[in-house]
Amino acid sequence: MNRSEIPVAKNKEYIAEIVGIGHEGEGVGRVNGFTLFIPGALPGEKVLTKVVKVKKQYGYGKLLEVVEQSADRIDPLCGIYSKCGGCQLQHLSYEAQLRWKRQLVIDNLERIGKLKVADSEGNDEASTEGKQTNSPSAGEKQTNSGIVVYPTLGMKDPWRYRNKAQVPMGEEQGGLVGGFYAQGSHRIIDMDTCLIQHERNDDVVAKIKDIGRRLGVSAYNEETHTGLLRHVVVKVGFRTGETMVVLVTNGDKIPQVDEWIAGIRQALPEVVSIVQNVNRERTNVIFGGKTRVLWGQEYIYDYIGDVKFAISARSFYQVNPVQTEVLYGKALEYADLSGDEVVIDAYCGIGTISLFLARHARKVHGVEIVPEAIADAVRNAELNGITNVDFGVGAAEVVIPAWQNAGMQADVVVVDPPRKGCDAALIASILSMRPRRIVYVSCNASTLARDLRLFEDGGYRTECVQPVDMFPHTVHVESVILMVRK
Ligand SMILES: C[S@@+](CC[C@H](N)C(=O)[O-])C[C@H]1O[C@@H](n2cnc3c(N)ncnc32)[C@H](O)[C@@H]1O
Repeated sequence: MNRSEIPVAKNKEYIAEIVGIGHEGEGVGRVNGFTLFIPGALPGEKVLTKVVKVKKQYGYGKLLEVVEQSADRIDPLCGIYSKCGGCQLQHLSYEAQLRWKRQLVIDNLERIGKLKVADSEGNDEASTEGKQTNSPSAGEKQTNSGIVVYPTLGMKDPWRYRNKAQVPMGEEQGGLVGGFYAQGSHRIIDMDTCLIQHERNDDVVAKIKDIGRRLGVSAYNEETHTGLLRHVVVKVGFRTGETMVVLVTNGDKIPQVDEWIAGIRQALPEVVSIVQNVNRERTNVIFGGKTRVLWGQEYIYDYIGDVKFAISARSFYQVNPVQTEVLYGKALEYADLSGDEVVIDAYCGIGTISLFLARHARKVHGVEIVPEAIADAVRNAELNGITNVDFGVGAAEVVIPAWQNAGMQADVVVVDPPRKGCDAALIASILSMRPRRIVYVSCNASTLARDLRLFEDGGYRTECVQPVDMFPHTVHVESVILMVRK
């Protein structure tokens, strides 16, 4: 579009029709065919907007007034929703969030993957029960009319679902504050409660702030690179109740460390582990290289299904344990294991899926690029007495072809890649291995669609797609996909 053809101008006001939701949860609006991204607007609405930025193909608008309101609009529950940025969809009803997440997956499958999606939704209506009733063996998968994309499996109670808080600390006149960064800046705004966090995490952070204020602890200042406390990280085991506090400090020495420990133990008896992580770098990365236990256990423990996991200060663990069980339950169901299969779990992290599947398979081989994650995976296998798993460290696209060259065959391959999706070399290797089933766990619908196209062209049929809501009120969409050899 030439500049002269752009039908909107900066600082002018327009009525926009909202036709979709963008990657950041903003409304996607149209003004005379021109696209404006308008935070806070919802599909189906007409809004009055002021244009704040114009580019060649699109622009950005500020929401001034909702002229025609969507039936799905609700009042956000959280008082700081518009300032915080941690959630993007609280102004959309939960039912509508689930519908939107399913539709996003469908749009990507059709547009990027050039895949045909069935009109049918499978057997269920959109589920907020977390129930697993829409099994592919229960009927409507692999219809001739296309892939069945089931209604998103949501949470019965989509609040207080996170087991980990990472709170940046700052200072105001009254002392230590902790919460979130004001939008567009690194100024820290104090926060008492985060409605997607476990209540325990709010309580721990509040009490740590109290103790810090009492002891006169300084907060880290990014600009001057001075001050001590950078972040407070809290992890809670939903099943066990065990809680870990990690104090991330700009320096080795914590003055009055014994008072710190005594204060935390007295105020928070459920804390079983107090850890210090030292980060002296000028960086946005939360953790530094050095970690030591100040008091108590090195790990807290939690369960996914009947598998027990040891969680250290630095180890990765899914943040929504309730929905993780739903997600992995689907992966297990789609893997359709009888106990005799060899399974490969590519991108296995700390081995969560591998261990979840191992009790139902003959052998599971996990591969992951981060050596520390594999050390956790090995430890967790031992913790559970699971002996039919082994783990390889390295890039899946290198390790799996090497396994294959050494004669390994898999009946089922599970992939759970990062947002960029599977490496093409890995897909080629899986295709030549010809497993009976491939189960794809995806956190990015667009790279998923790209990869499914390659699997389809390589001889696999996508049977069904199950979106699972791991992160209510945010724009993140997770899905589990079953592919079978044609
Ligand atoms: C979405 S996570 C999945 C983790 C695990 N399956 C789980 O559910 O906790 C993706 C994992 O892939 C790992 N990873 C990234 N690139 C990789 C590669 N080329 N080969 C193997 N693992 C990789 C990351 O370190 C991360 O642990």
